[in-house]
Amino acid sequence: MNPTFDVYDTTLRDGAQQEGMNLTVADKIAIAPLLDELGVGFIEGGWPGAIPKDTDFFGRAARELNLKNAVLAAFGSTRRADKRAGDDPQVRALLDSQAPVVTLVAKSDVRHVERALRTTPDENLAMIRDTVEFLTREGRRVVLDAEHFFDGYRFDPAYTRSAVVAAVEAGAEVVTLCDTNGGMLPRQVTAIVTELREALGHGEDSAYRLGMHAHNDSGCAVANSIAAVEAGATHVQGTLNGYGERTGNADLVAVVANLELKDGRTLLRGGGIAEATRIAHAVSEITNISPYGRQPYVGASAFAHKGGLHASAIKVDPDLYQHIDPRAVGNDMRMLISDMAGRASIELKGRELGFDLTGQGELLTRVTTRVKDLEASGYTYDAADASFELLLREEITGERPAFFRVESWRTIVERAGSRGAEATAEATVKLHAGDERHVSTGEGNGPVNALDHALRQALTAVYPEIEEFQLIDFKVRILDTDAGTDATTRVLIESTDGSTSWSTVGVGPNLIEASWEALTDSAIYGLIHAGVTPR
Ligand SMILES: CC(=O)SCCNC(=O)CCNC(=O)[C@H](O)C(C)(C)COP(=O)(O)OP(=O)(O)OC[C@H]1O[C@@H](n2cnc3c(N)ncnc32)[C@H](O)[C@@H]1OP(=O)(O)O
Ligand SMILES: CC(=O)C(=O)O
Repeated sequence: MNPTFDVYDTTLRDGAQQEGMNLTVADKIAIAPLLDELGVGFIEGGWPGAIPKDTDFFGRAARELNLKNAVLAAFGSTRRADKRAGDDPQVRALLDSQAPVVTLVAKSDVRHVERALRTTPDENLAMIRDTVEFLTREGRRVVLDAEHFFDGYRFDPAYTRSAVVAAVEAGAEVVTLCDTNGGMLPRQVTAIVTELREALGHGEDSAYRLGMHAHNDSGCAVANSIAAVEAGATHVQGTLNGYGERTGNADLVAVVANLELKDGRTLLRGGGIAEATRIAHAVSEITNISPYGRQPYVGASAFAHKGGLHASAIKVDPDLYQHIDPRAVGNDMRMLISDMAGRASIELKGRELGFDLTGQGELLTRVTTRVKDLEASGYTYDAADASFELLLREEITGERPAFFRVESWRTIVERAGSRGAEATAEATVKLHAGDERHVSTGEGNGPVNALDHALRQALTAVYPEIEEFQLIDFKVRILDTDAGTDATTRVLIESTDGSTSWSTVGVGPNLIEASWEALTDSAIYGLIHAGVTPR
């Protein structure tokens, strides 16, 4: 079915206004096909003529992108006051971008007209009319973003409406109602969109659409977008991962998922919502902004369950504790193991890890008790799935997988010379593997780094697979801060083999000992999952 909605993505323009984000042209060229794959109808690429990178983007996009679902939109403003649209260099730059759609930001709040634009209300309406007419005459489809629409409407509804009418009469196919300052509440959006539509006589058969562009300053951007759609808007704007200036824009995936999965509307072309998690994370990789775990629908924690009571109900039917089937957005349900786990949590986690523990009540009780005791002493398994899997395997088989037997290890940190000279660390590891004794030393910029090198070196001859493993994150937390340097330490280590990553935990009064526990867990888990059997 052809969507009766426009989904308009502004990640590359308004999303890029986020503090700390700096997209290169290559980043934008890489993100656009992902947005297209999601199935949005419009991709706003930036402001050509104002931002040199954006001018380049449109040039490269015309040559390199082959979009299936979306068309490109170039963003810019209405002509300057007292200029002809065709003579305004920034309006000409929009034409030169060759984008089939031009989105114009226009003032619709009379206070902004007078104080920010420093022109008359009539001249602002003329700026809207002229610019829209000029661009449509030149064969462009025009979207008009009515900036500060809602604030303006509350102050002077008649003027704000006249800005909308000027755009529509001049040929704009969409007028987007912008909550530019992001302070609206859903009931205000509902009331204003409803009143505007009545005043304009806007209906389903109107030749233009009304759209919504929401910012999240009141935490209501997604709710406000839905409210606008429920009140009759058929064009929604937003950004991937809710990127944007200040607190961000409406998170487009959340808006679309709510409207498609809860309301049964069709917004995306090609059913892309089932790919939303992968696409949102792929975009995070390119923006180099870590995905937000608790992001609705696509976050890693969006369907992660920790409470034992939840797990016991989920075992009967996942719908009992989930608002949708995570697969609908390409996400997964996960069980988190902690001191809040019950036997059902362990059974479900076991299933997730490939162990069928159905009917093994005694084992489940044993594992649950052990987890609770270990968590009480400082371990944390919801952040260390790999260590939990080793514990579970040990309880199932009665022993840890014996890839090696450690005889001893030690580490020395030395600083030669005076204050300011670099300290170096050295470690020696003695262990038995493959019927031989291996003694190895390693150096590093710290004792854990040196131990990591020595451990790998000692194991490489018997298990060459270990060369693929890399330590990618190392976190230390002091658990009883009152104890000062005598405190218990928890170490979390994240490792990777280049394609997957896993986390392990170690706890002890000695930081190095806790790190060693997490390091050896990591090596054992990595070897098991590389398909290696103990030699
Ligand atoms: C709500 C939004 O997010 S809108 C998008 C905001 N994004 C950006 O601003 C990023 C790109 N912006 C830029 O590169 C620059 O601000 C430019 C190139 C657009 C303008 O730069 P400058 O010419 O140096 O002007 P400056 O940024 O100081 O001020 C903006 C000017 O645009 C005018 N202006 C603002 N909105 C509009 C509008 N809708 N129509 C016409 N003119 C406008 C302002 O009145 C001001 O005019 P002035 O130069 O006569 O004072
Ligand atoms: C146009 C736009 O980004 C806004 O009004 O917020």
